[in-house]
Amino acid sequence: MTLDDLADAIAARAGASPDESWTAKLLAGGPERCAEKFGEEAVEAIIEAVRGDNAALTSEAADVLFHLLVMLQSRGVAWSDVMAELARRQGQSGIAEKASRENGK
Ligand SMILES: N=c1c2ncn([C@@H]3O[C@H](COP(=O)(O)OP(=O)(O)OP(=O)(O)O)[C@@H](O)[C@H]3O)c2ncn1[C@@H]1O[C@H](COP(=O)(O)O)[C@@H](O)[C@H]1O
Repeated sequence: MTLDDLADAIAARAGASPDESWTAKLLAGGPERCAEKFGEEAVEAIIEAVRGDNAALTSEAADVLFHLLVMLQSRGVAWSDVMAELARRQGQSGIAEKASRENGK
């Protein structure tokens, strides 16, 4: 399973019944609900990272990635565009990238 596969699965479930699909249920709640759920999952991952429970962190990290993709779907942001942005940054130092973003403001 790749994140590309998961993004495709989420897009395919967007039109499903909210009674049958967690993805469809979340999307039916709108971008605010998707963002709220992503935030909850991120906080749960943070808690496990701080606690040092790697099994729980692994599970929460999977929830974070799934809910990130659902949030992007809710706003019509393509996963391929996020990957293209990461590719654009590849090979560039993080410090230089931050400076170029701040200069562009
Ligand atoms: N990867 C996931 C995935 N990860 C987490 N979840 C769901 O995300 C939900 C969030 O977990 P919580 O414990 O926070 O849920 P909860 O307590 O019921 O939520 P609240 O009522 O508290 O808001 C759970 O219902 C999980 O089942 C996922 N649901 C779906 N997928 C993928 O999406 C595909 C399509 O799923 P459906 O849309 O359900 O058909 C699946 O085949 C999977 O590949």
